Amino acid sequence: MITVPAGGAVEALRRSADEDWAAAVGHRFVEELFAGTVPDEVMATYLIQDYQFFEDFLAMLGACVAHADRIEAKLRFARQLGFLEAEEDSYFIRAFAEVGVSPADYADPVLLAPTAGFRDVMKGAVASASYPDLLVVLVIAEWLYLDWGELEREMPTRDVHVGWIDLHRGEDFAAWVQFLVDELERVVPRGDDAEAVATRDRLTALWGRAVGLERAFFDEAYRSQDS
Ligand SMILES: Cc1ncc(CN)c(N)n1
Repeated sequence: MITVPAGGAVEALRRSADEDWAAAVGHRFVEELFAGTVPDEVMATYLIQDYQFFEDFLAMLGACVAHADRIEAKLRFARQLGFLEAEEDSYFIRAFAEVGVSPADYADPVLLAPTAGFRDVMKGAVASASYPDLLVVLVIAEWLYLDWGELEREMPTRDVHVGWIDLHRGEDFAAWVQFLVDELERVVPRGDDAEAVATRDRLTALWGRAVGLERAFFDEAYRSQDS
């Protein structure tokens, strides 16, 4: 359970795009993931696209090592990069094999619109060299996934489903998300001067865009199947 200060910056950001957030957490993909009934073609589409997301996500963590304003934070991001290399990349490789996706299929796929949108958002955050902008995108990507990962449901049985849920729940993942949220709360500028207000407006717009993309990312995995 993530805690945020009442009346703080992160609480305001969360409220600003609540509808898309709730739609993503309660998405059919999440329901079917826990039930173990996501069709393999949908899972394959989702994972192929998400492996592209993963690549840009790693770049954002690297940018946080570069641009975080405290050494303790830099080290935390560095630690997470090691974890992702060890745990998440190996999940993708196992999962691709399980749903019949070959290395040629996932190496350089056509990007679906939400993946391309995320690429723009993440590359923009990296290019901005702004720690608050990087944190906004990271907080959404990780907190929204923790929100559904922590749902109390019976677990499925296949590794492709269980593995993806397990990567997004548990004490260590929750502590990582709490760290990101605390950092964002700390670095969002307060005050009513024009610069602080303009920064908060920019971060709120970025928040809305990225939460919308999370919802669209799940929708898109089903689109070719439904059409
Ligand atoms: C699209 C998306 N958003 C978030 C996550 C969790 N890191 C993810 N793997 N993919």
